[in-house]
Amino acid sequence: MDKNNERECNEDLIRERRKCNFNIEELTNIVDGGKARTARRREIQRLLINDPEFLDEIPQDYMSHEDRYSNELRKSAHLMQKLADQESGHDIHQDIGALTGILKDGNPLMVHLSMFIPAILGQANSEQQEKWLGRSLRNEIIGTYAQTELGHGTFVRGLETRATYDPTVEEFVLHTPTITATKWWPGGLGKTCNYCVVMAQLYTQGRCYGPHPFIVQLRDEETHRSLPGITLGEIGPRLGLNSNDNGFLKFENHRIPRTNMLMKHSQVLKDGTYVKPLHNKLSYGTMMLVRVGIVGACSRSLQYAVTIATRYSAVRHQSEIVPGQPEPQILDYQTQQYKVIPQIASVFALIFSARSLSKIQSSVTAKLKDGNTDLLPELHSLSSGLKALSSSDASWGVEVCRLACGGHGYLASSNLPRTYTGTTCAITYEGENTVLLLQVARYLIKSYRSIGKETGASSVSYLADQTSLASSSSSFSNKALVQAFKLSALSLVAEAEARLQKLCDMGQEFYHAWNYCSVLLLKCAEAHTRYYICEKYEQTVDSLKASEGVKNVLQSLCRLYLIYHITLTHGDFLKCGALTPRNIAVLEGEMCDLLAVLRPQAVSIVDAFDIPDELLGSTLGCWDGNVYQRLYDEALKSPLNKTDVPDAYYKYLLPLMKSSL
Ligand SMILES: CCCCCCCC/C=C\CCCCCCCCCCCCC/C=C/C(=O)SCCNC(=O)CCNC(=O)[C@H](O)C(C)(C)COP(=O)(O)OP(=O)(O)OC[C@H]1O[C@@H](n2cnc3c(N)ncnc32)[C@H](O)[C@@H]1OP(=O)(O)O
Ligand SMILES: Cc1cc2nc3c(=O)[nH]c(=O)nc-3n(C[C@H](O)[C@H](O)[C@H](O)COP(=O)(O)OP(=O)(O)OC[C@H]3O[C@@H](n4cnc5c(N)ncnc54)[C@H](O)[C@@H]3O)c2cc1C
Repeated sequence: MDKNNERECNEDLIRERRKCNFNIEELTNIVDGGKARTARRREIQRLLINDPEFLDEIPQDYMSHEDRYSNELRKSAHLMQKLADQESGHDIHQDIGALTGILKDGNPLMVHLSMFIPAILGQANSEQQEKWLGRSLRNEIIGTYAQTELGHGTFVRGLETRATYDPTVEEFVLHTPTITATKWWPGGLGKTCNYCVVMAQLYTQGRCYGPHPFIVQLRDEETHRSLPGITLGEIGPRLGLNSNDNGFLKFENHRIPRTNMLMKHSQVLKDGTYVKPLHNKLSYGTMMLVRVGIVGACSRSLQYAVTIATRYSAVRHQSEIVPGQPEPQILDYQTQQYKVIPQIASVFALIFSARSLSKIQSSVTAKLKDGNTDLLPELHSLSSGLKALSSSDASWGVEVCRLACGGHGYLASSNLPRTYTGTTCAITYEGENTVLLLQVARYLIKSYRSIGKETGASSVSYLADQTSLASSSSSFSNKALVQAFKLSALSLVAEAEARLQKLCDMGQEFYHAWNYCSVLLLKCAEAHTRYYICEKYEQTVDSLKASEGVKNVLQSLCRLYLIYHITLTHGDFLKCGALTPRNIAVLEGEMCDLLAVLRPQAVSIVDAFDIPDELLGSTLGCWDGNVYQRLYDEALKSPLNKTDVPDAYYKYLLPLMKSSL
């Protein structure tokens, strides 16, 4: 689609784009993280879009379960080949955003890239990396990350798969003792992978040392048949991601060499002596890494959904605002603006906090190299909180965008259903959200109780600021609103701690008191993480060196985000006195003003996300707004439309209709 050719474009969209009062390319660069990143993303996307190998012969929704898998594996393999053929400087971590949309509905190599390789990098010592890293980067071996079992996902300490060390032959014996110990879920495990990283309970010298990672060959490298002692399969259809082969795995006393235990952090020596790690949660490092990545991935899903919903809302006309006047664009309804525009604001919130988290991760990783694990709990808490809020915000945001598109949003061809199923899975995987938020709460309560002791953990330093509890601000600057979030979080933590203490003082064991307060604890964790996101949003926009137009748009979006979230949880702000009922009423009014200010810019802002039509894959969201023709053309692809009268009519309907004669 030639974006300069207005003649091919829907007139409403032309008018919307003429209202733009900021530099779109500049905003695109901010979204990508710099001009060079924009250029690189576009280069990769051009490479993919212009390659016919990525086209589906028929829409995926009409394919059988096997064909979906096979078609996506074909494209994934082609993509890997293509990326490998690129000249130097290729870094998949930087480029993952560029790949969004090319592979649809999960892909069988995703966990190889996002977890198996990172697990080798983060958990294997240098000799082990020498043996497996190059081979996996070159895709000579394909792996997955097999942790979850039928009986346990969340409670990693409860895993049942055993790795028992046998010093006589220097081997580990991997065994699945019960049905509930069957590995269940790992992406690509069913049919694609020939290796995997298995998390299993380590037994040596008669003692259990908890879950540890082991690299295990699953299939023969020549025939791809599963090895003796190993049972593998696929777990069947899911809500979404059905092009992947999420699998199951059982071991029957399967032996692997001692050196297949990933030994960067802890070791088992030849004689079976266990050498413990610097920190006993270092073996959870792969999960932490992916949680950080998920925040950015969620912002991209939301970019797709808001692009579709905003463009469609500009093209769609329905009902009337002024009686008797032409039907307005649905984007003119304030309620529609309230659905769509806060989701646009949310995209930037997620982008900026993902960047901040990624920086913290890099500095913690650097410190770990020097043996310093002090900031690991801080990273665990932040990555858990942000993974949880980003996945739930994005999932809800995508769903709101689907609802904003009315009936057409329910069509597969809108690409909103698939965007939703591909996002909501992140609420569950890589740590179920409630569970992760309770980990954040644990950290908050612990930090609150150790006020006065220097921990160096900056995300919780505000908990020591008791004086702010007494003071509510009368100013409404963005900074002042962020302070209100801080006050609300601090007050919830103080309340939860006091409630916990009271129950303990009354004689309850701490763990029962904890469970009894866990709804409130969840709120603490959410409020704390929301405060973090709001603070990063405000600081990033405030310090941004940008043209006036771009800065104004981002200031308005940031302000909308702050006020939107205050109105959603206003009870917490009232309860702690951070805001008065009058303040809330004023802010609610201002939110409506902001919707009106941002409304004329909405299409241009989503244009700045710069998602090519071929990747957006939506009848409703295309650049040219030619929605109705596309919907009709897609409907014609239904196999039921190949004949006027389907066979099923003769088989079932005709006999029924004639039976009463
Ligand atoms: C062709 C393909 C193209 C694709 C391109 C892809 C390219 C990718 C490139 C790069 C990768 C980057 C990443 C990008 C990602 C973006 C996309 C994402 C797609 C990913 C696909 C994912 C598929 C899904 C995989 C999975 O789901 S794997 C399984 C995940 N499972 C879990 O997360 C389990 C959750 N449970 C736990 O983590 C733990 O059990 C627990 C809940 C934390 C509790 O642990 P426990 O040991 O019981 O601890 P406690 O007793 O509660 O606490 C003790 C103590 O420890 C602290 N703690 C806990 N965890 C940690 C930690 N990780 N670090 C530090 N500290 C920790 C805890 O706070 C306690 O501390 P205190 O005692 O001090 O309070
Ligand atoms: C699409 C998808 C892909 C996946 N890919 C992989 C993979 O590649 N590798 C892999 O190993 N795993 C994978 N998983 C598994 C995933 O990691 C687990 O499903 C996840 O960790 C949740 O565990 P669970 O299913 O046991 O849920 P459960 O823990 O049984 O959760 C059920 C309910 O119990 C609640 N609950 C559990 N514990 C607590 C608690 N302590 N406090 C309060 N409430 C609690 C939860 O909040 C939830 O409401 C995948 C899952 C999905 C959906």
